[in-house]
Amino acid sequence: MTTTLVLASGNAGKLRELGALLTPLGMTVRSQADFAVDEVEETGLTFVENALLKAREASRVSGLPALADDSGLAVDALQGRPGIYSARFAGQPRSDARNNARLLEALSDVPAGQRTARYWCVLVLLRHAEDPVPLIVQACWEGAILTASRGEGGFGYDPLFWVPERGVSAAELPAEDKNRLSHRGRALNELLAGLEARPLS
Ligand SMILES: O=c1nc[nH]c2c1ncn2[C@H]1C[C@H](O)[C@@H](COP(=O)(O)OP(=O)(O)OP(=O)(O)O)O1
Ligand SMILES: [Mg+2]
Repeated sequence: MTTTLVLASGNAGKLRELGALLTPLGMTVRSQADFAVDEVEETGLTFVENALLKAREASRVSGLPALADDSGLAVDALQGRPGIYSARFAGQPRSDARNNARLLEALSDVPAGQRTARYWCVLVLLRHAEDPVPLIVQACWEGAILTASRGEGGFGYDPLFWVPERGVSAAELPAEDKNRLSHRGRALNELLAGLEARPLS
């Protein structure tokens, strides 16, 4: 039995990471771009609301079960910001480089030891666009914000995200290691457990 899912994301980094985790499990993972799904406005006040909006639209347009990821970085010294606004932190034009520069600026007076942060990831799986019982999971990854970028891997805030358990930035971790440790990898494990209890087909 093969299961085909649409990934409700326009983020190439998420598609790469989720694809690497799901494809070996025999799932066929398609990008929402294959179905010309438009980006939805993320009007929710929580990760889960935004993930539901994205999954619902991708499932509606594609006619397939849809997996959405809404994620972000919560920095303690910034009272949890940028949080759900992580992708929009530096306004327009949206870019990881501009977001990272804004984060460094916002933390310029914050000493080492007070730069703790965590990534959050909420995954939502809708079996169809009107699924009234979505599978919802969440996980976080604890770290701290560096004072300068390190590494070339990953995406988003990874060059600034210190991974204490490894002594490197998230952008310095090999892709498989990031997937094993990360908020996204951990949330996906929860999702797979949920799917075992209630399979897609
Ligand atoms: O593992 C990660 N490594 C680095 N940065 C990350 C990670 N996980 C989330 N992030 C950052 C990127 C973006 O600034 C925000 C997600 O925003 P979020 O709206 O969920 O994603 P997005 O707009 O890039 O793509 P889409 O909404 O189409 O899935 O958090
Ligand atoms: Mg987004």
